[in-house]
Amino acid sequence: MGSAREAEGEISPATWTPGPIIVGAGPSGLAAAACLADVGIPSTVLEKSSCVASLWQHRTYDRLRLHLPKQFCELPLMGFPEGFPKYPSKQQFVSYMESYAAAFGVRPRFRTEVLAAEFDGAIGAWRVRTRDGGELVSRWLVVATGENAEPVIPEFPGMDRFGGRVVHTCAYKCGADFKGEKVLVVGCGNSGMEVSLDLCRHGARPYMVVRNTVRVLPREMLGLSTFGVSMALLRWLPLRLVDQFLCAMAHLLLGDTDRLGLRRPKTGPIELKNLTGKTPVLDVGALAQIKSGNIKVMQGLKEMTTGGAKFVDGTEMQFDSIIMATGYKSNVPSWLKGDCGLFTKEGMAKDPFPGGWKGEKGLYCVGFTRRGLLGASHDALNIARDVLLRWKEPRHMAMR
Ligand SMILES: NC(=O)C1=CN([C@@H]2O[C@H](COP(=O)(O)OP(=O)(O)OC[C@H]3O[C@@H](n4cnc5c(N)ncnc54)[C@H](OP(=O)(O)O)[C@@H]3O)[C@@H](O)[C@H]2O)C=CC1
Ligand SMILES: O=C(O)C(=O)Cc1c[nH]c2ccccc12
Repeated sequence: MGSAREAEGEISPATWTPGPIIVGAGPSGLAAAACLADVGIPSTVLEKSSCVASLWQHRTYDRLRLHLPKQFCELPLMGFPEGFPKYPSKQQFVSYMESYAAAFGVRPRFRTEVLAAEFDGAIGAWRVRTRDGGELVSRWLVVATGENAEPVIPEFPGMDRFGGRVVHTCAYKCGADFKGEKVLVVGCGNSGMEVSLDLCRHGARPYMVVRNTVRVLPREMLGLSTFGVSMALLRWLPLRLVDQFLCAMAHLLLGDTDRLGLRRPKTGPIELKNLTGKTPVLDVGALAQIKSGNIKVMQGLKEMTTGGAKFVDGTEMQFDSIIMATGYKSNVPSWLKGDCGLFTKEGMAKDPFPGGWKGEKGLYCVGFTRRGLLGASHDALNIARDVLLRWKEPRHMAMR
């Protein structure tokens, strides 16, 4: 259709969409669309993959569970179904996403990848070009592609020489695929820790690279979630004091992690999260496996060899596979054109945002607040409120 016309040298006309264009049908995009629908505003959700919450569906491992209690991960206007456990599984979370979209009549346009979105000052609106050759135009653009859109795969010397498998955690499903293998896990964030634990449980032998400091907290303290306790304390106490409390409790419940090769940062967990975006590791069992020697901690990785890896301390070791638990990044810089002042050059939302969570020119972002799904809910409600206020504003338009 579009491409045939282009082949004839014809430019396909832009389609005006009355409501906001939302890029991404993950939890944040769905939340924004639902909040808009709730105040009677239509929206167009564009999604590159063929399903909602595609990262949850296709780029996570089988055993994944939320590690924050469900009340902190609910989307606005419709909570988790009755009977879900405190820490819902991946399958439960995905089914919640599907029923959430259905409940608000959100029907994303799947297989529609946004190649470029740019504000056109002449018409006072956003032009959004998609891979299928289409162009949509709207007064509002909502960026909901998230902080984890693409895997980060660093280059190591000798990487192409290594004869075994190299997989990023986004393609890791289950430790059974590595049964009996000696596996190097590069990175010790929540992914590195949980994948190492999963490998252990399936009879693989994980070696986890820890190049830096890492803050490990227990998932719960005396039956209460560490996250919930932190949020509650922050209402009454200064951040530094809450951080001190968390560090003391972690020490009490987990012991001295430095002795295990997990050196603790000087900065407290919440302050570090606010300063750098680095999330504390919530321990779901990996620490016990490190203590018992089933997960080995390795210092920095220097290079890969044909059969394994060399480390900064000079040791060399054979490995069957290498798993990159090296994190994720935003893809906003690849498609959002022009400096709109809302994002850093890495595509993360500036903190604090200029003028709060909303940008100029009808540009919004949802779920980039470093506060997980809790932040996304807040953003989505605010976006709907703001668009509603401006919905009837007259605007001079000169569509071509
Ligand atoms: N159950 C759950 O709810 C889970 C939630 N998550 C969440 O998903 C998000 C992503 O987590 P994750 O995938 O762990 O990513 P992170 O960015 O949190 O961690 C990446 C890790 O890789 C290390 N790393 C990066 N580059 C290199 C390198 N060149 N050499 C050695 N190490 C390197 C980092 O070390 P350094 O610190 O030195 O840079 C860090 O330890 C987080 O928000 C996390 O909380 C993840 C898993 C499970
Ligand atoms: O997992 C996430 O996304 C988090 O943000 C976890 C987190 C942020 N700050 C905290 C303080 C105490 C415990 C968990 C967290």
